[in-house]
Amino acid sequence: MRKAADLVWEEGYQQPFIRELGEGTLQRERFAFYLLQDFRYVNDYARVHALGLAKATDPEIMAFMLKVQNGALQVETEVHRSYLASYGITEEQMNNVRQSAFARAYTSNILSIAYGKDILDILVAVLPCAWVYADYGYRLAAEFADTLDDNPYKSWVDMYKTDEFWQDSVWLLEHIEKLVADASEERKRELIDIFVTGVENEYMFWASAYDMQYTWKPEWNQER
Ligand SMILES: Cc1ncc(C[n+]2csc(CCO)c2C)c(N)n1
Repeated sequence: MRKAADLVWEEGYQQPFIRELGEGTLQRERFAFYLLQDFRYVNDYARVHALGLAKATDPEIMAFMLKVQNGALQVETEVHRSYLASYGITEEQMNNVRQSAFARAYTSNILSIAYGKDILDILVAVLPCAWVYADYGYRLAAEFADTLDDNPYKSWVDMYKTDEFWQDSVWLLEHIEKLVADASEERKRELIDIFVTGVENEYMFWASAYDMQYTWKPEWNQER
């Protein structure tokens, strides 16, 4: 699965949003755009886990789904809230953001999997979120270790380089491997497609935030 996504995964780490985040040079407006879209994304990500919990029969999977919901809603959004508050963005503005076409594409895809598919598909659909962020978080922290203390985005990097997201990724991979053991080749291809699509959507989410792009063509960007 990871091999199938390698091209996008590596390009994703090299994209301007991530480079400039590591260097600390990313324009605040671009980061705020990202955080506002991501605040909504994280809420829906929690919803996907709630639906996963409802579909799971294995108590271990149920407990994991509950834990991630809680983590996403409480811990992760704290970092969003504190950056956005420091930029003078109010809670009301945070809750009334126009969703970008790219954020919507990603969110709708994982929500439709959560509503319509099995627990295995759900585990695969949420894996890129935890794994890509943990990987990039660690790499950014190592690559920019010397300058991180002066980087305004340090608390963002710090949050994602924590062991927790690695452990979540390892946990997901172990459970996916167990469930996929007797799957047909066709089924495995279906799951790889879900995984790679997720990694592509992660890329698109950052790239569209970098361009502060609400819609496919920048000239359609006007208020709605
Ligand atoms: C677009 C987007 N994708 C992934 C994450 C990262 N993330 C969201 S919830 C969570 C907890 C997973 O166990 C993690 C790591 C994000 N913030 N925004």
